[in-house]
Amino acid sequence: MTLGSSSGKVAVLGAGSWGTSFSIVLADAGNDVTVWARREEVAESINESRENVDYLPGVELPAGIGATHDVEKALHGADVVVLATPSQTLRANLATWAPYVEDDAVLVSLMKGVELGTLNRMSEVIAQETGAGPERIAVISGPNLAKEIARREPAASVVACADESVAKRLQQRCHSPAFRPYTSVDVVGCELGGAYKNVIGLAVGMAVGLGFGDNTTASLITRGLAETARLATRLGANPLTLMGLAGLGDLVATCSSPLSRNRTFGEKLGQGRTVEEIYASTRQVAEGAKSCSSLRALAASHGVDAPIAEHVDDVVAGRLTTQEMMNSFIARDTKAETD
Ligand SMILES: NC(=O)C1=CN([C@@H]2O[C@H](COP(=O)(O)OP(=O)(O)OC[C@H]3O[C@@H](n4cnc5c(N)ncnc54)[C@H](OP(=O)(O)O)[C@@H]3O)[C@@H](O)[C@H]2O)C=CC1
Ligand SMILES: O=C(CO)COP(=O)(O)O
Repeated sequence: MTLGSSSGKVAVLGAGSWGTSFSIVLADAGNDVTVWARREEVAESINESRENVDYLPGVELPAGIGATHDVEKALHGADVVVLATPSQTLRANLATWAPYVEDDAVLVSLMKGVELGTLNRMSEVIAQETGAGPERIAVISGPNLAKEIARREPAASVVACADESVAKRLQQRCHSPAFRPYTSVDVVGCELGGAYKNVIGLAVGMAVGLGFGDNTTASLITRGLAETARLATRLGANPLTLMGLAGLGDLVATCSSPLSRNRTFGEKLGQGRTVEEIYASTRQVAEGAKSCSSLRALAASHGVDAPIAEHVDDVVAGRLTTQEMMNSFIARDTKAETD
């Protein structure tokens, strides 16, 4: 099956906040979209009431979106397969789904995490589990808070694939009246920008929860970007990617917005809630709470200094309080800004 540039069938696997919101983008761009939902009642609700009541209540889904609980049905005839599950479940999901993916279909990751244990990025997990080559694996990442996208508020994003012609065709497939995608060939940079900003979002949330203001958050955002760029460029990313939508853009959106689950998770920690209480209070994923550990390990394995990932991981694991984290950031050995 060859990837078309105008329209076609797209399977979106995952009917959470972002899978559903991105389905709206795809439908608005003219695609025939089938969303796979893990729970049958979510698929039924989308088909019958045109609403995903659990994740996007009050948002009417366009006619171009259908839903199913049957993954084989979702994947049949799809030349684009969009993956929108939590990062830590992707490998197990693909083990079941891979046999039903059409030959030559392009697999697109919307996920912003790094796998625990293997320290693999999502594109690496996709390659390992499906056997797809880099020309069939893409990433879409940028400042794209799901609720704003669902309301069709204007936003830009990056479509990255090692094969630029594939990125260009995917760009056409998801260019809607409210969503402007740019192409890139820097898959590593886009993925690490997306995963790392969640960890920085947690740190910023903690600072906000402790009652600190804009100097603290701006300092964390800026040093967070430096930390992200240090690791990403060591792994081959283009530094300009980290200055772009999938780096700085997403970092700013996440760290500024009360809509961000990662920032909110951090804020609750800063207010004194426990990790267990926060997990129990929501069904939604805050990727940074897991990826802080994998990014810390990834940075350590490449000899890269990653103080924010280390401290956030220590807080999430209960080894530090949020106030101790902030004190420790300031007390670290002094150095030049550009080191
Ligand atoms: N929300 C956002 O604004 C954005 C999110 N992202 C990224 O997209 C990815 C998905 O996030 P998002 O949609 O927001 O997450 P949500 O928490 O909103 O939804 C998660 C979805 O994954 C499903 N799911 C949970 N566990 C499993 C499993 N074991 N196997 C298969 N499916 C499972 C859930 O199903 P169920 O309802 O049955 O539990 C639900 O449909 C994340 O990596 C996130 O970082 C990227 C950009 C924007
Ligand atoms: O990735 C996002 C915005 O681009 C969503 O961030 P959260 O997962 O923190 O809600």
